[in-house]
Amino acid sequence: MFTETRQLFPTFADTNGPADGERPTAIALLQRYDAGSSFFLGTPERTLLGSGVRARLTRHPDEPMAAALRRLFADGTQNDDTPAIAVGALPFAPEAHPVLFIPHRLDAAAPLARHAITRTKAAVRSSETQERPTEALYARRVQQALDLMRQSTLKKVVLSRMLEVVGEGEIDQAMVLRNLASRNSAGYTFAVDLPTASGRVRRLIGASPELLLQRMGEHVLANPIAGTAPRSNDPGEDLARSRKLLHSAKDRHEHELVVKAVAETLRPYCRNLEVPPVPELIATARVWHLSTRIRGKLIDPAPSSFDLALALHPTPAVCGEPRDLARRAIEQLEGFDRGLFTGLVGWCDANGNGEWAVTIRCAEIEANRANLYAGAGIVSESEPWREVAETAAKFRTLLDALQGSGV
Ligand SMILES: C=C(O[C@H]1C=CC=C(C(=O)O)[C@@H]1O)C(=O)O
Repeated sequence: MFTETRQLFPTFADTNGPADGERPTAIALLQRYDAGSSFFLGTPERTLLGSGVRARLTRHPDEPMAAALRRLFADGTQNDDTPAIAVGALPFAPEAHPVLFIPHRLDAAAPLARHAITRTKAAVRSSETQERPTEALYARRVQQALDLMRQSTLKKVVLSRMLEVVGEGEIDQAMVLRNLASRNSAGYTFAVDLPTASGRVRRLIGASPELLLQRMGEHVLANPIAGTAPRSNDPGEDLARSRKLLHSAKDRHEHELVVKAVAETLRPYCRNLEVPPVPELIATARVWHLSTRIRGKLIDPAPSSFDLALALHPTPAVCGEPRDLARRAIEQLEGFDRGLFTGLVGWCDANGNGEWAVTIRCAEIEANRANLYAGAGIVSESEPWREVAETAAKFRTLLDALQGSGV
């Protein structure tokens, strides 16, 4: 039997008007995000604010992730009617440890409406930045990936790089989140507390445009995104770039590999699956993307949103095709541990409903330091310096939020 999670999650559209009885508004949840908050997620459907940690997912050696999640629900469910919701992030490497927990308290509101967030300010005083690797070295690695493609059956690999930002003082993490939400209200804005040995607050904060998977009852939605063009401040040039992207053979190829992989993984679980034949354009504040919304109806009994998300992960939007060769190329060429970057971030309930976004356009932030991440899909038609420019444009999402710049 499919069960909807209605009680906790409103779906009404006007979020920023008066609250519905006791229910807080989305803006109020964003403003309440502070030192005691353990989780925030703003999606096109809802806004969630978690406080504290009631139970944390632990995993016995070789225990399947789904079994560990069942134990988490058993540990974290209270003896009242409050539905237990697990929230958090899973890393890129499936064998690495996830950060998943049931908060002490989880407040929910409808989505953050566009333009509803008042102008915000810089989250850090002036800062120094260091790229790892440098642009020139990243371009060389893209060239090495292209050489690998000529010598093997590797069709696509996503190569990423880091930008280390060191501020003069503490970075205001809540301000980073607010700045991201104000500039990227159409996507998935998130903040997840990460356990630290130092006892200091370390957080994964970002604004992803990409939905890996949403399951509500029998309905499933995936929104693979791949193929990117930096935006321009000049409206005519901006439009020209979007049109060029839509008709670019290289970007269509890069995109189709992701759509095919996602559709093939979901099809066995669905009684029908709609896969649009051509992608559409979507825009973030800094880049254009090719996007395809894949919708399906699940066969009953269906896997949970968590199981479906794990079956999809990592898609060729963050890893490559074929997956094993791409992972090896990433290990060989990237030179750093991705950690939670290019993993998944979201929520799920004990009935199997949930939403999982792809963890991109993000940074890990602690004290006065932020590590920003950005990757780009490399296919045989790629040109190294264009991929450098694409990753630079993707860094802007977090740089704008740190500096209070941009739109
Ligand atoms: C790995 C990233 O983006 C992926 C998702 C969307 C578009 C992508 C691209 O066009 O290359 C990447 O596959 C990132 O933003 O760091």
